[in-house]
Amino acid sequence: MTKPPHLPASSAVLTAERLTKRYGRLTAVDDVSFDVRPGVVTGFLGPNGAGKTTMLAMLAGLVRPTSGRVLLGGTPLRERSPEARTIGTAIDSCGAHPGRSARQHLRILAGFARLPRTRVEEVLALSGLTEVAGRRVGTFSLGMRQRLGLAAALLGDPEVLLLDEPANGLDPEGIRWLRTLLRERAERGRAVLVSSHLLSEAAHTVDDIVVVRQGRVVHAGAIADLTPASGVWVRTDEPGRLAEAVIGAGGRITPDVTSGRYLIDGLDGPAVAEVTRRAQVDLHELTPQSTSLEDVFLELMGARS
Ligand SMILES: Nc1ncnc2c1ncn2[C@@H]1O[C@H](COP(=O)(O)OP(=O)(O)OP(=O)(O)O)[C@@H](O)[C@H]1O
Repeated sequence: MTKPPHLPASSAVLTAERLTKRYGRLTAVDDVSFDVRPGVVTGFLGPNGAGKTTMLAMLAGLVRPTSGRVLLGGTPLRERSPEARTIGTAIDSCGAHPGRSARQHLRILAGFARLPRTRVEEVLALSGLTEVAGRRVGTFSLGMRQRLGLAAALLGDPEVLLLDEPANGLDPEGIRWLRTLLRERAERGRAVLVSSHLLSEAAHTVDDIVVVRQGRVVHAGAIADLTPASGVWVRTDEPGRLAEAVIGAGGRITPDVTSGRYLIDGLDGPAVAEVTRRAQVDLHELTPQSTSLEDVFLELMGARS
């Protein structure tokens, strides 16, 4: 596994330190701190308008924070202007002139970044655009533009890749390709930060997540720790004996006044069935709680509070 240059293996490659961005009275990003680590795909998640694009633009050095700072390999970004080998960014549209071909666009960018033309052909191949490289960008579909934006971001084989909603406009095959590409970069020790408004999509790709809502971080950690609840709903006319049996078996029980049911956690469905059978508690219903990862996400978003 190739580690990116300049960095010890475990340190953060990019750090958001108390970043805030205000546009007049609107606070788009509000005191946000987190690390982007090498060898890891980090998902930056939140609904529309949560401040994801603004945050990525500050991390890329494209938007100046109102307060706070960005550290790149421990050094404030302002003092170390990012170049193509350090940070690769795909934010909003691919930014290419519609009259230019994809190849021409990438050659111009490679020229600015003093990268060899051979690299243009490499990123065209990596992005699955070789066959359409001579076509005018104005004729490209949204998915092809996304691929071109990604090709541009990859030009310098950067230590950090910052991508804003890269799956938008991609078909299922394109999404699979994107996942593989991001995973491979992480395996090569690069850092990837990718924004999305869909946890279900990101869940297949990312290791860590930072969830934002109205400009603030509401959750940060490993995606593996964001496990959906796994309780069991039951209905009975013998709540006292049910509680005794459940607690005796190491479970917890919570009444739901609205539905008249009881939520048991700490025991799975078969265990609840067994415990209540032994205690001779009659159940009128036994339903596993159906909470998906997306439900957990919606809860974090406050949509289900
Ligand atoms: N240049 C700007 N001037 C004024 N307000 C802005 C500017 N850029 C963003 N905003 C506002 O900041 C807030 C956050 O926007 P941002 O685009 O960062 O969110 P987002 O999470 O990327 O949303 P989306 O998924 O819809 O792109 C929004 O209310 C937006 O209108």
